[in-house]
Amino acid sequence: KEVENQQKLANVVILATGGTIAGAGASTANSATYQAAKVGVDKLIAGVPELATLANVRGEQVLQIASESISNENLLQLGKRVAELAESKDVDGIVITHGTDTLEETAYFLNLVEKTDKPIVVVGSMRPGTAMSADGMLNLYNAVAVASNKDSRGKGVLVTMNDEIQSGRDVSKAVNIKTEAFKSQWGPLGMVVEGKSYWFRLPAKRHTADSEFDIKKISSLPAVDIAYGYGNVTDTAYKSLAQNGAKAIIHAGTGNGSVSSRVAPTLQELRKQGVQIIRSSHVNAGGFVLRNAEQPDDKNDYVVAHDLNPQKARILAMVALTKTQDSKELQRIFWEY
Ligand SMILES: NC(=O)C[C@H](N)C(=O)O
Repeated sequence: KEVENQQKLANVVILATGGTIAGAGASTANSATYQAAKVGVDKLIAGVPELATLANVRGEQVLQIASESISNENLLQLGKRVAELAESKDVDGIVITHGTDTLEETAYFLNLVEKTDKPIVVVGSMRPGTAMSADGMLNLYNAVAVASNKDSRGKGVLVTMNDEIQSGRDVSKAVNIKTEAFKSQWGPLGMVVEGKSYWFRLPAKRHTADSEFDIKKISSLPAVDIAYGYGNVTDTAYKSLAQNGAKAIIHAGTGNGSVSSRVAPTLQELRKQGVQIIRSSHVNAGGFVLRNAEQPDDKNDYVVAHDLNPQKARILAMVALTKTQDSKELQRIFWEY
């Protein structure tokens, strides 16, 4: 009977990368002060025995770092391992445990480059497993539930935090400390409660199997950096980033990705030198940047990031630049993904 049950269950691989979900604090009262990336994947899995009722689960330790330290090389390494597993007929779904600081970047990266319909779920926690009311156990349980469910196929890379199923494209860490840290300006796709998924909407943008990008064809990512807009801003950061080799600069602008008169001439000059200028917005609840608003994008040959926040715009720009250097193509890609 047990063998029969195992055969019926989906096979889910948990790829661990570190973060607070693998964190440990000095006492149970340390919910916000602790060290991330301390606990190995086997211990994480052993900590939630109920996973065995959802799927045949096995773990792999891909990285063991706090996610603020993730590099482009780490992204490529993880992305390539996900692709190998997704191609295996013994794997039905993949869960990635990850720090929450850059979880939205990794989830969006995988959403762009993994050519598969199999569920890929990225999950983290806001409190270490050693804390009272730790959220990692339930988040991980929910992630495995979603990854083992056939209904999750073809919906792009997903994120399960705080009982919500979010699109990896849209979701962003909106607050810290609180367990309801992750939000999307377009709302969650669904809920996962006691291991059961409830879907309400689907992603409209191109992703995974329908993407023109393929991790297997990407061997390196170009330098793309972000500079912040604010009152009394100078052009120092923009110039310095370009001098240090940035192929594109994400302008994390105020409002509609607007550009200060102190910075505008420098951006025009950098564009003439070949640096792509991508205007995004750093407004808190989600930007919506349109072309040729206060900035003449057609004349200056800029790209706009539309609703992508600056850190997600950086991910898409890096991936897109592996295929094209043409600003019109880049803009098409920013509308479609
Ligand atoms: N909650 C967390 O996971 C935060 C941690 N700094 C990380 O991103 O690894």
